[in-house]
Amino acid sequence: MQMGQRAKGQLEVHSLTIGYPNRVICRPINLQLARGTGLGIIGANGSGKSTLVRTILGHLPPIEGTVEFQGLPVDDSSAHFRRTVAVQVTDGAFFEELTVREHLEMVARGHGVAEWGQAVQNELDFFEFSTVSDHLPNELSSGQRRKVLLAACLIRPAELVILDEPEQRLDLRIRNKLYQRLAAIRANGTSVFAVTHDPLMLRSCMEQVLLLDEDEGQLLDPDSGAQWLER
Ligand SMILES: Nc1ncnc2c1ncn2[C@@H]1O[C@H](COP(=O)(O)OP(=O)(O)OP(=O)(O)O)[C@@H](O)[C@H]1O
Repeated sequence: MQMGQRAKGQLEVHSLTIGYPNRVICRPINLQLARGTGLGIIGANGSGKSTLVRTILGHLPPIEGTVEFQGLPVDDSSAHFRRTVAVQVTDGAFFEELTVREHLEMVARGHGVAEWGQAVQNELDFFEFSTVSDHLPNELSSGQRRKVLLAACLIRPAELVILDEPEQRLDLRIRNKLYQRLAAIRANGTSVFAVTHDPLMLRSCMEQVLLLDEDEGQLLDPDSGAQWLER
């Protein structure tokens, strides 16, 4: 191990208070995400899950506390962060003139995937795009658009994958496939950080759960987290 490299790995959040100017949303949050672990973020609507994601990505400054990725303050403009962290972007991020296949080719080639043609075909098969692979975004259903965003996130190499409600608009069969894949990704050493409202996701592919509740963060095991969602 090199000097300065953390044994614990990926993401470390210490005494973090999240929120907006003059508005505290949640405190305090402490967590460590070691390599290959999966953390699910749960909480009621408005509890601060997306605010936490924005803070962890460095898009929103912490009110207090720190967020470090691999031992350094998060900085999503750094080449290292962009190379090693895959983020499921939001629905507005499509190039309207690129087909499903072209979107995936662009991401794979941009991230230096060696066998990019095969990698694209693998994603088209996994997400069952056979009839729409040459369609433009405005020719897709909302679930198909969601699958393109997920495929674009998963086609590239990453040490940390960040997902915000990936289950949205996916049918149960695809959700099951996705969660099995996330478990396999974890087994290969990639960490997964995901906001979710889906108990199945917690039980299928997460190791711990952070519940944002009543102005504080509380760590739970996946089954307790799933039961909270099902209450
Ligand atoms: N730009 C902003 N300025 C001030 N307050 C904001 C801003 N964006 C969101 N909020 C508030 O922060 C709180 C947390 O919002 P956030 O989007 O993080 O919740 P969430 O847990 O992701 O909710 P959901 O489950 O509905 O997606 C909400 O009360 C919301 O009104």
